[in-house]
Amino acid sequence: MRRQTEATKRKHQVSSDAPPAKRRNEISSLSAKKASNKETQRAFKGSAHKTFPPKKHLDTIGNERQEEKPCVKTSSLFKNNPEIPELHRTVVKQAREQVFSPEAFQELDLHPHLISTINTVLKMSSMTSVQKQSIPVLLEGRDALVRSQTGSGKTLAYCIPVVQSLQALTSKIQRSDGPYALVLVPTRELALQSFDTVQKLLKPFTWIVPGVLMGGEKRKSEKARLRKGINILISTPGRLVDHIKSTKNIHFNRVRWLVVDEADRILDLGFEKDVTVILNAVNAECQKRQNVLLSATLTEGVTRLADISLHNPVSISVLDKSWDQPNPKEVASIQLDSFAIPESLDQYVVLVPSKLRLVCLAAFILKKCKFEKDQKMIVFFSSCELVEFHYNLFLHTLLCHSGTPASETLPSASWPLKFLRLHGNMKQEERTSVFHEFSHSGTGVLLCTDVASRGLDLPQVTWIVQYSAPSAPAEYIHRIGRTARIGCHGSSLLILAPSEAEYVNSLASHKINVSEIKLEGILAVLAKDDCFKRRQRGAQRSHATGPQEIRERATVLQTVFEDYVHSSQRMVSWAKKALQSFIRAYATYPKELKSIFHVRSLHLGHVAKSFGLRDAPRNLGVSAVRKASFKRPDPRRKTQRKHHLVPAEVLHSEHSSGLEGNGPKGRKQGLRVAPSKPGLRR
Ligand SMILES: Nc1ncnc2c1ncn2[C@@H]1O[C@H](COP(=O)(O)OP(=O)(O)OP(=O)(O)O)[C@@H](O)[C@H]1O
Repeated sequence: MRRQTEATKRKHQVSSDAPPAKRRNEISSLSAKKASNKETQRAFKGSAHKTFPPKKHLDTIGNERQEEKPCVKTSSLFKNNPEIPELHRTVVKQAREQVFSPEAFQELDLHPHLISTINTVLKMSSMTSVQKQSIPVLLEGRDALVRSQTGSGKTLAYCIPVVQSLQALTSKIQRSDGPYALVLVPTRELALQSFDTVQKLLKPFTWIVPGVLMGGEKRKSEKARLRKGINILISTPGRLVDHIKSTKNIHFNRVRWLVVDEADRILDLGFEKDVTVILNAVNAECQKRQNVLLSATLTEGVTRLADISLHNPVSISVLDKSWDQPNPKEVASIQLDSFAIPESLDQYVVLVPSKLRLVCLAAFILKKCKFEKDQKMIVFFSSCELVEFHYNLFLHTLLCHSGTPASETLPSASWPLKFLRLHGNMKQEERTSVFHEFSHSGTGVLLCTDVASRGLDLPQVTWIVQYSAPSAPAEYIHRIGRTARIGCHGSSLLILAPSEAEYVNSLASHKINVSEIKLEGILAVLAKDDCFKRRQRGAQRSHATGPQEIRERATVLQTVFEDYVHSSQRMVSWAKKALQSFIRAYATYPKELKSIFHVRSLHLGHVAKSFGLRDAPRNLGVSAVRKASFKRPDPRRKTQRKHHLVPAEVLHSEHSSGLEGNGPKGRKQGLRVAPSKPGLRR
């Protein structure tokens, strides 16, 4: 298949159906100036954009478009695409875990009020497997590394022992004592979510005060809360460091628990500096504590990155004993690089030529969320700019495509679409409100960065779409893990370019199985959607049927996107920025994936089309892109920061996805942390 992929790449590089640059620019600037048309002339043959005399436009994109304009013919979406290779994936046996255990919480030695809170407030009776294994070990006072699949109840696996142990302290906790437990999580939304769980568990134990610190909140009010006292402190690393440096009232001398949730992410190099400061501060004051590290993708290797002073830790992994490992001893080990995926999660992949990516994503959203009932979807993008661009584009094109009110245009068996977005460049208030809105909604499409990939428990999500492949298998697992939680059913779709087909085998090498679905199957939904029916001159209907009709409708959809993007200069430059951001992200795939994802294999003209751009922007020369993929920025040369395609800026964009890390990824080195007091390495 590799040879086939190489051939595909070569073909991909040379093929182009775009018109000569000069002419292309003339056309796009003309259409950009006269943006407010009412009908677009659509044609499906020929390879260049052509202008036609103005026609009355029946399809309105947004409300801004009132005037007539020369129509622009959309270049063929279905010609000169790279061949879609046959997927010859290796079928692997995935690691499995049993979610629930038969045991009830009553069987644990917990305070009766804690048990009744679990039963009545949280409405849970039996433990999950990870809870059954972790809670007794943690109640014994042991350090632990806990790994179990996404959505298997790891939050309660640490929260219950923390609450049980703190309420049982003989000298009753005072609020002013400050933190007894420190919980580190990578994102603000996860901090809020974990705080909510702790708060519920603490209902009967009102003297123990939980609190959350996270970026984006007012520092002053956080300082005031810290001054009054917080006993179970949940924080993102960056914000805690802020307070360690600037708030005198924060002391760690009573800390008994250090919990690091999503530990592989937090102990990763992105958080290097912050974690170092936190561990130094805690180690300097704290006499004896229990450390708990949790994640669905935890390996013992992560602890080597930080001197986290684990004392004889227990490794908890709930992998099925029946899982067919070549070496059965490995089943109990937490060093495996293959992680369990919920059994009720169906994973799919679709190979889509770049030109058709946007139409494919839109058709998939329509298929699931407009024509199927009760669907809730999360779509992952690789940067904040990409989320913003697609959010705005879909909001203006897929919701109110025709000038008539939505209810009149919707086919009878369809449901209204709702789009939300979440990324690190949003104001915290908005982030929190989106998080709550999506959590409580039964339907909707959330477009987001990896800010939503870890730990978030968003109920009833039915589909996860990855519009770009993640850079590590662990991230793939966390993203898809936002669905199929706690035994529920869910599905995921990974969208790859034909040149990226090999990624499926890379996933297989981590025991991840994906089944292929065909692009035609996704586009077929357009046959149902008369919003994208082709109209010819004089409002004649097209009589195409079957595949031809679907192609026509896909082209109409693409034209709707292109018309919107070219409706103003501002939109065009926004699309270009989004395209640039996509290329920057593409340039930062790790070394081991570079043979699959390399900027040189991108056909800029085709990729531009997936941003609704009729032409590849001139200032995004391939040579600049090539440089970006090879050169790391030299921090001493300020001028380099102006260069738009340096990977450092991509890392910034990942940072701004809301994950609070601020160091470059990729270097592997230990964190330099001052050891805890001699003889007290806990
Ligand atoms: N014993 C239980 N019975 C029923 N539901 C439970 C139980 N324990 C946890 N849950 C629910 O399961 C869902 C997932 O739990 P949680 O968020 O803790 O998973 P997780 O393992 O931390 O996932 P991730 O790896 O994605 O962070 C939550 O809605 C939680 O309320």
